Amino acid sequence: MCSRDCCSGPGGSHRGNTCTDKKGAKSGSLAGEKIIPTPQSLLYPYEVIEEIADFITKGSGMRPRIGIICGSGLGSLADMIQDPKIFEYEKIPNFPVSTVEGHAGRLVVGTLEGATVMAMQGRFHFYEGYPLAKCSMPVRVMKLCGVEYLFATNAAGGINPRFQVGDIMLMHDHVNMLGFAGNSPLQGPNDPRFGPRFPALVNSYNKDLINKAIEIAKAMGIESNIHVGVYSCLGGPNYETIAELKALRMMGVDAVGMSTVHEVITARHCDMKVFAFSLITNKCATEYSDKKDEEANHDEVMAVAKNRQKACCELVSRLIREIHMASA
Ligand SMILES: O=P(O)(O)O[C@H]1O[C@H](CO)[C@@H](O)[C@H]1O
Ligand SMILES: Nc1nc2[nH]cnc2c(=O)[nH]1
Repeated sequence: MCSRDCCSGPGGSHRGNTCTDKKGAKSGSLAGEKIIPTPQSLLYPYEVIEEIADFITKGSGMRPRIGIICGSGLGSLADMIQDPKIFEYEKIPNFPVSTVEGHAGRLVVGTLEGATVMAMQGRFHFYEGYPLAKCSMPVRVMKLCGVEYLFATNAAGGINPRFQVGDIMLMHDHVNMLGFAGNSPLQGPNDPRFGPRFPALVNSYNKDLINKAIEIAKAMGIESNIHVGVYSCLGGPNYETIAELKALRMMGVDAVGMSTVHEVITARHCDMKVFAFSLITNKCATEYSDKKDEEANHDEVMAVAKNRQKACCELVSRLIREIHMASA
């Protein structure tokens, strides 16, 4: 792994003055001893994204219309896909590898409820050592594959005291804590073939899709487990302190995690329609207490996700059916 600031994360290395990723792609350079960091937006130029997208569309014989990102423990969303063509991340040129438990590390392309879809069974997180542009690079690949709708899902801690473990929060907005700290997947020179220099993010979460999801939840009889709220992404991998959770609550955050926001920014930048939800896998303590069971842990996150996968799968498949029927 490249330990310097110029490289693209796990698998990177230096050859002479050149920094390479695990497949040997150049991702930065050194000038003598001085490191010139590569701006995030240049880690994956348009042509490289195009190559990856070609690999997937030619390999699957499909141009998927809907992209799904499976959150921690929610890989079963991709298991619903019919006639799947599976691409292990290791075998996709210039693709990162998944390093987190509950993220299998494969791309599944096929059909779901009649719609052509591609799903990431495993996403990339900032805390794995990947820059944000690398974490959200697959969203641009989706775009060039033909994807119009991004479905991003995640496991998150519930800060809103009304939220219970197992509830689903439809995201209608976010607070980008990594952005507050000056980090963005769009940092660096802008390529207008993807989108504008200064993308607006109000109305990022498609209201029609949120309303349709609420109707579907009613039809499923789970409306009491459905909320609409604000998600915030922190860098992780540590979970939050009580003081941080109190601060997030004061800012209007309902659920917290370590993903999704940079994917949504990348998707909106290239004008994709976004639907996103958080499965609440743990309740976040916002008061000091000695109770050990209030500490978040990844085993619990995975176990709750497994228990609730049926409801999440039904919600996603029914919403995809609606989108497909509306355009048929
Ligand atoms: O956001 P996803 O990938 O669902 O996973 C969430 O769960 C993990 C922590 O348990 C973190 O990776 C956090 O972001
Ligand atoms: N940051 C964060 N991520 C999570 N993912 C699942 N639960 C949590 C949590 O409580 N905090």
